[in-house]
Amino acid sequence: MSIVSVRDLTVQMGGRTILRDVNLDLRPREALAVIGPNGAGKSTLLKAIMGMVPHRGRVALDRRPLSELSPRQVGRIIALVPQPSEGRPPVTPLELAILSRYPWQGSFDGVGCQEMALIRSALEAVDLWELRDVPMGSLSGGEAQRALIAAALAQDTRCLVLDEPTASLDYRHQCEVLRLLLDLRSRGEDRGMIMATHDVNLALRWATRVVALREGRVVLDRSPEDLGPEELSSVFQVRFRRISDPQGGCIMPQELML
Ligand SMILES: Nc1ncnc2c1ncn2[C@@H]1O[C@H](COP(=O)(O)OP(=O)(O)OP(=O)(O)O)[C@@H](O)[C@H]1O
Repeated sequence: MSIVSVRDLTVQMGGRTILRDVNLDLRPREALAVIGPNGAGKSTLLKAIMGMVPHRGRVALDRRPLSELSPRQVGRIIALVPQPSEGRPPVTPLELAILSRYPWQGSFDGVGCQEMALIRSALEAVDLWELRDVPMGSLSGGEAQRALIAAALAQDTRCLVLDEPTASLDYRHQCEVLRLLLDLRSRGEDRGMIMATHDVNLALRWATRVVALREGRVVLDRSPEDLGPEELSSVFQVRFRRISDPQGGCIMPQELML
């Protein structure tokens, strides 16, 4: 059963068609990477799935039409990890994780022992428990990214949506976030994850499926093993090459090679 089902999704904004007839399914245990050039519609697709932009077509979460779900119900199924560059809320990682419990709380509920245990395990999963009381504004980029992931984990949803989780991170922090995402993927829980990224090697390393958008359309939907330089060249309109090494390999635009 799909956690997220998108059928004939079309989004128009500012008099332009941003997404056209997009079809997509996310099943439990799938890690779906959405790649594509600037302006292809990746973030808009994530927003449409979260019910944050008006659209035509059908989006269903856990088989229930998005249009019939309240924001609180959506928040029980799907959690968004935004880019830290979109602004840091004036709270600590602990407070952010507590706030993320909102979809599950009644009007007069405080945070009980069970919820606190969940919040603690989310902060520990991203190795941020020690920094739980440091204001978000004082954290490094990697720490802030991990705090956003912890808040999404504390929300305890079946689906995580990540918008460019490694953008603006240095290499060490990119590796940290990749390790965390690989760990989440391999835990064998029934969670599904969708990540928009510019980093094709991150997509190939982490995803169980890769979808490419170009000018608002899905131009490719396949497993990472079936994606090579030729396919990426046609998506990004630059020539890609594969670099192989006994330790592994990667795919790079030829013009960026030394
Ligand atoms: N609110 C809006 N009104 C009008 N146009 C918009 C709006 N939001 C996004 N767009 C346009 O939609 C297109 C797709 O934007 P989107 O941010 O989804 O692309 P993206 O693939 O995530 O791009 P990038 O890789 O640069 O982040 C862009 O041309 C953008 O200018």
